[in-house]
Order: sequence, then structure tokens, then C-alpha cells
Amino acid sequence: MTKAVFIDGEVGTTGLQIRERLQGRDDIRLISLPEAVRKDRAARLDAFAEADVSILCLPDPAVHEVAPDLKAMGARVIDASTAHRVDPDWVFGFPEMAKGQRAAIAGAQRVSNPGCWSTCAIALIRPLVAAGIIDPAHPPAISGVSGYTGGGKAMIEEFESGKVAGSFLYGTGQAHKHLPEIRTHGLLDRVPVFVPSVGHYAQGMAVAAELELGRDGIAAAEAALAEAYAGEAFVAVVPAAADQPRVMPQRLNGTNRLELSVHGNPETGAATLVAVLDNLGKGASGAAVQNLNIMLGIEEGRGL
Ligand SMILES: NC(=O)C1=CN([C@@H]2O[C@H](COP(=O)(O)OP(=O)(O)OC[C@H]3O[C@@H](n4cnc5c(N)ncnc54)[C@H](OP(=O)(O)O)[C@@H]3O)[C@@H](O)[C@H]2O)C=CC1
Ligand SMILES: CC(=O)N[C@@H](CCC(=O)OP(=O)(O)O)C(=O)O
Repeated sequence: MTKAVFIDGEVGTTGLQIRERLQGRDDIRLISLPEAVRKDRAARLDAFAEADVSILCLPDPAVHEVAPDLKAMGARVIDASTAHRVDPDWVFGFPEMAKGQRAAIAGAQRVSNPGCWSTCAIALIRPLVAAGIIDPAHPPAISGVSGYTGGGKAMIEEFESGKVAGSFLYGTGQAHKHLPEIRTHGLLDRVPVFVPSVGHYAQGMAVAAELELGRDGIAAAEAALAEAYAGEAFVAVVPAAADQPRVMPQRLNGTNRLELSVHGNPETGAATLVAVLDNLGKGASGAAVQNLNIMLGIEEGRGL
């Protein structure tokens, strides 16, 4: 039977990408609002009521504004924003994160999609905390590079108009909006140090977590990650050679994959955990479609 889906914010960066992934499907009917009323509260409430699942692709303030109505209506929702990622009333939409997470998403009313940076960081850190390889009181430092589409329409305009001519570091004040979810879902006792950057290219992300693992720890970390994601279609541990000598952030563009690799120097024990994904794929829109499929009881990889 066809399921009705409403993408609130469907002309934004994430919304457009979700629509592209859904519009050719015969099992999904998209509810779309005319341009003149796409921000109209009454029209949106009608669309939420009609939909089997709605996907919020809005800035955080717009999500906070509409969330009480959605709860009162008992609507099933996926939120792509940062608003609810550590809210216990919402299920964290990272099915591969832990045993039982997929089932929790399948039965959830409200699912919060992870952030792109945090998908990478949590995927690398959580299994190693669980295995006793990372001390939750001493998290690794995290760094990375994203394409500018990660900043949505506003940042795309800055780059494509030439206002921003190069690449830059940011988050140096250690208050990045993904830190709470990395701490919570990474099973950490404290927030890690995190310095992201934006590169002068559109799409694709690479993240590194740097830490001391000791002489035997590098192989142990790789084994623990491989065990955690064994059998997963979209998350895999790949040989370090796949990401050496240069880690290329664009190499998974157009896919819903997240690939992890463990690098380091066994002589010194210094290690780099690496994650690569498409920030608009497994980092946002692909992940939202995967969660939608799970919530609707459809084969998880459909359309991905
Ligand atoms: N870009 C990415 O890689 C990722 C984004 N996200 C999250 O997804 C959400 C959307 O981000 P993104 O797509 O990048 O942002 P964009 O700015 O590209 O798109 C947001 C869309 O929401 C619309 N909008 C704003 N306020 C309202 C409102 N009150 N009612 C209806 N529509 C509204 C905007 O309208 P208008 O076009 O008129 O401005 C715009 O089309 C954000 O919370 C972001 O943090 C999550 C993961 C990754
Ligand atoms: C490159 C860039 O600026 N990326 C954004 C994160 C992507 C995004 O929109 O954040 P959410 O996943 O939390 O919604 C940032 O760091 O603020």
C-alpha cells in the first residue's frame, strides 16, 4: 500500500535531496505544498495530519515552533535538525549504532536524524568505548573536513557567490552544535575537543579521531569496529589502504555509505580513526530515507 510522506522544508538542501530519493518510488506518495503556502502553519498542519510520516528539514527554531503541535497530533516524524538529538522523548535515528536501535526506530513516533559530523564521530567512538578501548573520561580529539553544502542554502550562497574564497576551520570555541549528541551517543563522560573545517568543494566529508592506542591497540580497535558493524549494508570497516595516503572526503558521494578505517603507527601506538561519508547521503538525506523505510516497515535500503 502507498504511504504518504510530507517533507516540511522540501526546497531546502536536505529536503530537496530527500525528495529526489523518494519521488520515483511507487510505494510513496509525496505531499507537496504550493510555494505560496509552504511556510503557512495551517497548510503544514493539514499536511502533517495527512502524512503517514513527515520529515522536518527546517532550521532548529522552526522545528521547536512546530514540535508541540506534532506531539499533540500524535504525528510520526523524522527531524533532520539538531533540535531533538539528545531528547529522551525522541529515538536517535542511527540504526547501526547499537543492538536494538533499528527496532526502536521501527516502533517510534518521533525519530531524530543524527548530524553529519556526529554520525562519523559516534560510529568510530561508541564501539571502542563499549569494548573498553577508549576511556570515556578521555575521549579522542576529533577533526574533519566537510563540503560547503553541509551549511545549507546560506553557506552554499556564500561559496558559490565568491564571498568565501577559500577553506576554513571553525568550531574552535569548542561549542559546536553536534558536541552534545557525540557525548551522549558516543557513551562519553565528557565532550571531546572538536575542530571541523569547510573545504572549497560542495559535498563529501572525512572525519579523523586522534588518540593513543598503544602498540597492540590499533589492531584491536579495527577488530572491535569490524565486529560492531558486521553484516551492515551501509556501514563498513575498510582497510586503511582505502584511505591512504590521502583521505578523500568525496569518495562516497552519491551513496548512503559510511566507511571507517583505522590508521596508525604500531611502533608508537599513535592512531587515527577515520570516517568518510557523503554529508548529504548517510550524513543527512540518505539517513532520513533509511529511517523512513524502517519506520514504514519497508526494505531498509529501498531508494538508496
Ligand atoms: N545540509 C546538511 O548537510 C545537513 C543539514 N541538516 C539539518 O537539516 C535542516 C535543514 O538544513 P538544510 O536543508 O541544510 O537548510 P536549508 O537552509 O538549505 O533549508 C531549510 C529550508 O527550510 C525552510 N524553512 C525555514 N523556516 C521555515 C518554516 N517556518 N516553515 C517552513 N519552511 C521553513 C527554508 O525556506 P527558504 O528556502 O525560504 O529559506 C529552506 O527551504 C537543518 O536543521 C540542518 O541543520 C542535517 C544534516 C546535514
Ligand atoms: C559544514 C557545516 O557548516 N556543517 C554544519 C553541520 C551540518 C548541519 O546542518 O548540521 P546538522 O546535522 O546538525 O543539522 C555545521 O557544522 O554547523
